[in-house]
Amino acid sequence: MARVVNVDEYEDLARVKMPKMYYDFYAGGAEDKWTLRENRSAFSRIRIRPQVLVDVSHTDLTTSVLGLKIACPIMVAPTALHKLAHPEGELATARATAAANTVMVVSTSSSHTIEEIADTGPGIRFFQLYIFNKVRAMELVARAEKAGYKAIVLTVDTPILGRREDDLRNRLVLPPDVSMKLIDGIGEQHSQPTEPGSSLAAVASEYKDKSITWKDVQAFMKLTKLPFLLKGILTKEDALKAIDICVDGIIVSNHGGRQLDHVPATISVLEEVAITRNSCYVVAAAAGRCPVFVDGGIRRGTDVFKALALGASGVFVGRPVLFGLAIDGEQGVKKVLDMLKDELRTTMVIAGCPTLAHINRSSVQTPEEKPSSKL
Ligand SMILES: Cc1cc2nc3c(=O)[nH]c(=O)nc-3n(C[C@H](O)[C@H](O)[C@H](O)COP(=O)(O)O)c2cc1C
Ligand SMILES: CCCCCCC(=O)C(=O)O
Repeated sequence: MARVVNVDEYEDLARVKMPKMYYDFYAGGAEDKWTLRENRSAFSRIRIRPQVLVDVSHTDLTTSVLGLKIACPIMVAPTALHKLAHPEGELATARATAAANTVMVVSTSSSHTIEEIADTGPGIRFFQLYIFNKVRAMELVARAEKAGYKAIVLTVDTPILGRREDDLRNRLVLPPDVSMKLIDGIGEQHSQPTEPGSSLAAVASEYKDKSITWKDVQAFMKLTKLPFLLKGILTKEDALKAIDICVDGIIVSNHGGRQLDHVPATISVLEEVAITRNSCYVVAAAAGRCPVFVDGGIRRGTDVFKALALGASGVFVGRPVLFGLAIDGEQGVKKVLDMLKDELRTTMVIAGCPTLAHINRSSVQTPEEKPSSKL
């Protein structure tokens, strides 16, 4: 196993090991990648306010998500095509995530089926839904439910794919032994890219249902008994609409900077969204029943701590899992999750927070807050 001490080192190794076309697909972002970079830099502008002389001899990182107990509030975001990283693809990720006792969100663009991933053994899995067409989407929801998945995560920021110029330049195309098993048959004629182009962007643009509105989401929610989360909310207005239709959770996400460039970093809008849980005009509707999660640029335990302090009930990580998988397979994914968890524990101990409940709004200072010193 590679001797790495933080998750970024897995990315450095993956950049060298992976074919450039697939490394670029994983690492890339939309257009000038401003949002991609901002997802990281916004974390660095938030400061931690430690409390000293607190008894931190025992720590507890466990938490519950939708009533399911997990080892810590760090979960695996849905990402496409794990087989581009490793021959065992999502099967390895599923085993590692289960071993870490946390949630894996399985993507509609997976390179293994819903059932193959479920067959890896027990584990808490959510299913991420892209609606190519409504009939196919309903079938996928029913399959996920039957296979024991615990929630549906509808991604709402992707009517088409963002303009990822690395993929256009590379003319992204999948190798013959890798496909998106759950949407097989859709857009097979795009297995070779047009010139210049990305075959994935072409399929999404031609076949994704771009007419989906809040009304359709409401209808979809009625088709499943599973909790229903929306992923890709970035504004308070949309958070309120989500709460109005009684979703079970919101994931503040800009798709890892891959969709619309120049949307804000997720950590900088989290409070605007999370705060809707508590603000007086929505509290009755939300009634503590709508946890808010965040993803985007989380690479350190300190990032997780900051997100929790700003109101997140948990975080999701995307690329670090893919890069751990690319270098060390199942063990690499486990190591990524373990390193982030260990860093979160270290942060909590030194910041005087023995449990997650000790992390609160005064644990951090954002750039908007007046610094107590100009030093
Ligand atoms: C290679 C790649 C593929 C992705 N595929 C999906 C997907 O199929 N469905 C989805 O909802 N989000 C997808 N995402 C977005 C992630 O779920 C998540 O929002 C993002 O990666 C979080 O940012 P991070 O990578 O900085 O942790 C993908 C992201 C990457 C990097
Ligand atoms: C034709 C399906 C496209 C899958 C794209 C996966 C994704 O969301 C990404 O960010 O990449």
